[in-house]
Amino acid sequence: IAEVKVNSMHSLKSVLYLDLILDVNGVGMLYDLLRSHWLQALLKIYECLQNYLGKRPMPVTLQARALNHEVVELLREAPQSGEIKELRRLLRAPHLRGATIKRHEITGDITVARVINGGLADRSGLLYAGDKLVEVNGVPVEGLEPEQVINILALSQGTIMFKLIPVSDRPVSNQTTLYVRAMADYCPLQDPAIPCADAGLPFKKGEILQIVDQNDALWWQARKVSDLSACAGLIPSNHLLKRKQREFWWSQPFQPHLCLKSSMSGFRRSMRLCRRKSWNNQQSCYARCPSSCYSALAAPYEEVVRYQRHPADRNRLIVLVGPAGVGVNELRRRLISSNPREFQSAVPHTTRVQKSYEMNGREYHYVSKETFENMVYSHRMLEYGEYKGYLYGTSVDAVRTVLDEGKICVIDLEPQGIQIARTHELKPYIIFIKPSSISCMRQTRKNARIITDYYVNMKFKEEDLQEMEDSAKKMEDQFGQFFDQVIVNDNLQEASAQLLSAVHRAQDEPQWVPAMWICSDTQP
Ligand SMILES: Nc1ncnc2c1ncn2[C@@H]1O[C@H](COP(=O)(O)OP(=O)(O)OP(=O)(O)O)[C@@H](O)[C@H]1O
Repeated sequence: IAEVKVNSMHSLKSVLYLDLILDVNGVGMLYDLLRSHWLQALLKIYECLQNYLGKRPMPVTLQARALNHEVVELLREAPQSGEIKELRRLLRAPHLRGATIKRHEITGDITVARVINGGLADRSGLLYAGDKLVEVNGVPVEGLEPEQVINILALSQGTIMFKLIPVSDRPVSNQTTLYVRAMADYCPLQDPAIPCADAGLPFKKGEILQIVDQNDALWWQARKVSDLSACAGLIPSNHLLKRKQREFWWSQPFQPHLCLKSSMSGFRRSMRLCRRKSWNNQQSCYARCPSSCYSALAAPYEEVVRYQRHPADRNRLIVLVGPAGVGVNELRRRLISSNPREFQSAVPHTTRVQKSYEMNGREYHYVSKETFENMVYSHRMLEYGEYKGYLYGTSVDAVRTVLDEGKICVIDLEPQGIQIARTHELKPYIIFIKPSSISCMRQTRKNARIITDYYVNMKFKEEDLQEMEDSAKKMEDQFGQFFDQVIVNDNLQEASAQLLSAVHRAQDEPQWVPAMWICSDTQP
């Protein structure tokens, strides 16, 4: 394969494609072979290596790191045999990630700053944080900068010999493993403060991390639960990440309309319109939804535990979130009508007058303005708003009524309401309904109808689809850390089936939930 020139492969494929159309014998098999992921990956790796050899880059480490990263990504597409898995593991944890070193400001000594949990140095049991480095492969390191020592290591091949003076008090490990949900994104390559970007662990909000070392007040060691076989990487400690978030937040220009424009959702039209009106009238982030916008400044990690609902326990509340028109109500309606004895919505409260054909507790709970406001002040409303002078809202009591009947309560909320619903009692499972691409929606939403501020049952226009996409992106950016599940609503039948199985999974399978919901009976 190494002899094959990549460019000529591409032209060969084009020729074969023509032959394939003409149905020449055996060409189909060859065409499929050349199109296969593993061969493509192999060729790309070969191309990378040629490029790398041609450039003979300096310094070697940076280029090697980029190549390493590229190859790991390519191997992701290759068939997952045992060897490929091992190769990916090794490439993601090369020997340089086994430990980090630092230079003592006064003495100039090079010492081991930390040993990376699960890395080669750790597994060898020979290196400890605080050990003083004297020689690497026979080269004295006295007077050198850490980068120079790293270059010696990078250029070394085979066995690496360290001469070192062990730290006098080798630390006894008494770490307890902690699991957290990342509430913010982190990219070590964009963090100038990280002691060693190579050893950093990038993560996205919502990912669950296993924290294995908190010895350093600033830099912890962690791995992702989705890949516990990988060696640990450095992440900013709770305290440090909070400081970074705060600095970043203050450095941003003031944006009074940063909040999401609200959508309507809920089965009753007034309730939907009231939400839209209420949220569209928002003046600024600070005035109306500090909980959501300031959440970036709240704890950057949330401690989580694995929770499996006991069959005798109440069901978990199911919350659907999504941009206006994405199909939250359609999916909710389909789910409930698939088995009304199992699923039910919460009946909203309103201050408007009951109509002759309505029944208290069926369409709405009809209450006085005073009662409604009391419910708001005593935090018994998950969300509420005003429409044509009347108040509308979904209460915790209404949700509790459904749960007490042993049913699964399915509601939809504005994302701003997620944090209010996240309580020990309701243990909500949050499902984000995401729009498919605009080109797909053009096809699937041909006969669909939306409710806008001024019209009911309007056909979707191009700008509605664009707004849906923009709004979904903003929701994911601001609230993605709270989503337990994301369902793309492309094909309605498929999305409904996915919703049904997600709802059952939430009730019957172990899930990561905030530790606070489980460890304390008194916490919210
Ligand atoms: N996957 C889909 N394919 C085709 N049509 C869909 C799909 N999902 C939803 N629809 C249709 O799109 C329209 C809007 O859906 P729905 O009323 O559920 O939106 P929503 O998310 O609840 O937003 P809003 O609260 O603003 O109405 C409805 O006509 C619905 O039947």
